Amino acid sequence: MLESRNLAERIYVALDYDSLDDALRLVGQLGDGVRSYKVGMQLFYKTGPLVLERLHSEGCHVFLDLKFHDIPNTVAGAASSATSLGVSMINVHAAGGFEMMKKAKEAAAETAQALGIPAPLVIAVTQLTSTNQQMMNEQIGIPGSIEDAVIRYAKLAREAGLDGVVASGRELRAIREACGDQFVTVVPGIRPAWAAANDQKRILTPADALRAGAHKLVIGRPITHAADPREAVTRILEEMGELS
Ligand SMILES: O=c1ccn([C@@H]2O[C@H](COP(=O)(O)O)[C@@H](O)[C@H]2O)c(=O)[nH]1
Repeated sequence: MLESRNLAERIYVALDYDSLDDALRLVGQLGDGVRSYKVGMQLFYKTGPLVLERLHSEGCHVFLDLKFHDIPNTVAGAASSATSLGVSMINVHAAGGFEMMKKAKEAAAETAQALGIPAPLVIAVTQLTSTNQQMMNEQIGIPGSIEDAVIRYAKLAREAGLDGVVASGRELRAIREACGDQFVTVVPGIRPAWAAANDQKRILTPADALRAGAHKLVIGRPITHAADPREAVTRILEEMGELS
């Protein structure tokens, strides 16, 4: 049976704020209950590396979610710079292709080695969880099923040497079949039954995502917009614990 502490380690809380004070207030409120945070574009572009320094000084793990997507040389440089900030995980868009992903992974490993720090996991975003079938086919112009597209991206990421993917909980079984159990799956679009879906289209409850084999869950608004964020975490952990 997984202890609650271990379950908490499987959650990255998304700090989608535009102020360092707001982000750190939430971290303070959640206390030891949560030690892993995702810093995305909104907060990082406002605070720069300062937010990472503050989270690291609190002993937190950070997933720096900047979703690099550019030519291979540029993304390799970005991956190297992000690695030098000491984060645990970074990501790129799988749609950037094989060479871009391979160079990102290599750059992260080389920089980490040169600095004598642990290399971050480098993972690939497959199809955003805010996309549904119709949007992918008709707006973005990718034919076929979302699951097929996600599996194509996941296989390409694995061939490029990446550590895993970001995907919705709905594709996890197929990803495991295609890429194996060790290929890390990081799952946003997590919505407990009591939370609003907001702009997310491919959602799963925390318990269902774990049941489908998610390694890590990314949860933002169900916690950050809750009247009592700490209570929201407790409810989520209880739901997850009912599985074990
Ligand atoms: O496909 C993706 C990739 C990344 N995200 C990010 O996860 C969080 C989810 O926040 P919620 O408030 O729980 O919806 C957010 O920071 C996204 O940038 C994603 O949702 N889907």
